[in-house]
Amino acid sequence: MKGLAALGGSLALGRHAGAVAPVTDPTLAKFIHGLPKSEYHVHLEGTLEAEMKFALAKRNGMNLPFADVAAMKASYQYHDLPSFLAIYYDGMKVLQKEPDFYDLAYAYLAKAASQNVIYAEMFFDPQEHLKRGVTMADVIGGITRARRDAESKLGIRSQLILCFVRDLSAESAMATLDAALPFKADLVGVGLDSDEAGNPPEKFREHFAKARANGLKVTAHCDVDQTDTLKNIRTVLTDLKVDRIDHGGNIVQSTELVAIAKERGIYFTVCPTFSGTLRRTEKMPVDVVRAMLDAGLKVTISSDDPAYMGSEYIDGVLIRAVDRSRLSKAELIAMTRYGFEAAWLPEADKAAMIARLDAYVKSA
Ligand code: HPA
Ligand SMILES: [Zn+2]
Repeated sequence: MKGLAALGGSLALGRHAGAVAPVTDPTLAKFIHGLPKSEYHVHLEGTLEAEMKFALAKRNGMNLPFADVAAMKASYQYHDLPSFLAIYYDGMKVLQKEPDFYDLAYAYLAKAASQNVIYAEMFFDPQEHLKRGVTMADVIGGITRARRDAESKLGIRSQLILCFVRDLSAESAMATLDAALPFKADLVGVGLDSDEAGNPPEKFREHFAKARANGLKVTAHCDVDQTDTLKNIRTVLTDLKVDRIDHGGNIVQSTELVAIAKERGIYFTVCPTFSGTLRRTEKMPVDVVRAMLDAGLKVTISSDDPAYMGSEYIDGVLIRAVDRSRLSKAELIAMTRYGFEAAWLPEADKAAMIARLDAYVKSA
């Protein structure tokens, strides 16, 4: 059991393997900070910092089994997706009422805005909250109120993606979609997260079709090194025809699937902290971002579940990615541009954000 240490361990392994350059220079770090950025793969519940967990528990009259923030953070020990998910789902139980969801979303948006994220599409896992008796109106209502406030006060624009928790039943996912559709104006899409083992994407065929019929976009997690990973990537690409893929790093093991993704112009939301290295079927670890860029794929970078990953938000994730994936400045800029192209927004809005990026690059 290594948890965060395991992530540190995998990063260190990359370093020892000679895969990374020395620590990024401060000028580049400053450039990264100033870049107008977007983020597409961030789970709001994964931004629930230990400090906020204590505050919400107090507000909701709950006792947490940790003496303090340090003890709670020390308990974030995981070594794979299921062991991470157990901690992540347990942690979100403090989210009970509309203001809790407001505080969660506003805190993430404020943090992102402070690092010059100008646009974010954020995941949330309503099934986990409905299970505890929270209403969809409180979940979506709190987040939406925070999105509006953050846009007007901080200038960060955002949209919301409802994730189906894929290891819960198909019926539960459909009931959740039905409960969310009255709020569809506050959603931009649906996604698929949680444990992929035994929960292939086709389990959600009808859910995706219904979401699309209601004007929503569709994306799906294809976490790295999962059982049947290439089969599942093929299904989402060629059968379910998702609009985007979250993670998806194993695609580099199939030239055929890479060609299909390029032909379809698919954008990938990669989170180097969690899914940055292929190991299971490789003799040597493969750096996902490097391999995907070398294959000509459209990679964007996100922070995933920063509260459980050393509280590293997008600036830190990008700085680390430069080092571990040997990114040139041109590649960094290209990925930032992909980030705006990938937005589920009208073309004119994307063009305006790309113009902001171009102006910054010119002036920096
Ligand atoms: O990266 C992830 N993968 C699958 N499920 C998740 N739930 C939160 N983060 C993740
Ligand atoms: Zn994720």
